[in-house]
Amino acid sequence: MGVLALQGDVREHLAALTASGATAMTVRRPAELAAVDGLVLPGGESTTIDKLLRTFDLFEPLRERIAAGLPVYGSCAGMILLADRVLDGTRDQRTLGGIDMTVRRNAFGRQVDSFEGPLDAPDLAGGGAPLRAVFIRAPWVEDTGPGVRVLARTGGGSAGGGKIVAVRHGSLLATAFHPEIGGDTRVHRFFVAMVRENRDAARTHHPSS
Ligand SMILES: NC(=O)CC[C@H](N)C(=O)O
Repeated sequence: MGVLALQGDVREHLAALTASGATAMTVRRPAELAAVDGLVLPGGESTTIDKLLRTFDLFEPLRERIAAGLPVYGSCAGMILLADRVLDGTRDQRTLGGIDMTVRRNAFGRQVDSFEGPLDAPDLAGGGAPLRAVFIRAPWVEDTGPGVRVLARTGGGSAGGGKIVAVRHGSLLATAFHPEIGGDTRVHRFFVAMVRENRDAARTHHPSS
């Protein structure tokens, strides 16, 4: 599996994937992108990552692989990059898209820049202790289309409570928070399972390849 290594906390994602049983490598070039069965888009700054994707000739190849069904997990800025629609983006901000949702950039940032909170996320928590999540100038999801499954909401009744902060749409997964910080690998394990499912399904459909 790959971690896009243009900006952000790449090392932490590599470690979380490895701890989740995957073989992980960095992706900076089209040939590296072509070699992976799944890709993580780390947090950072979505406008900067957008520009770097173009500079490194990765934007179109990645868009094509997403359209062809590559499992991709985007965290924070990565969630913004996977969104079909962005509110409060910069004027020329573009996204890869793929998830039928509208995200609001820096949504929690107006109240607090970063915080940690418990989530209502039964599918991701896997029946264990509630997931605690770290948010850093995070987006939230304003609306989702019919094919999108909501996986987590913030807890509590405050202004930032009850907001959608994790979704899955087909082979795409996105969280507004940073599970690579804090040592809880349940989100990465969820994604590794998605990648395995996808690979096994492809083998069943094309047994000779
Ligand atoms: N931690 C993050 O990834 C922050 C995301 C950032 N606010 C953006 O708009 O891209």
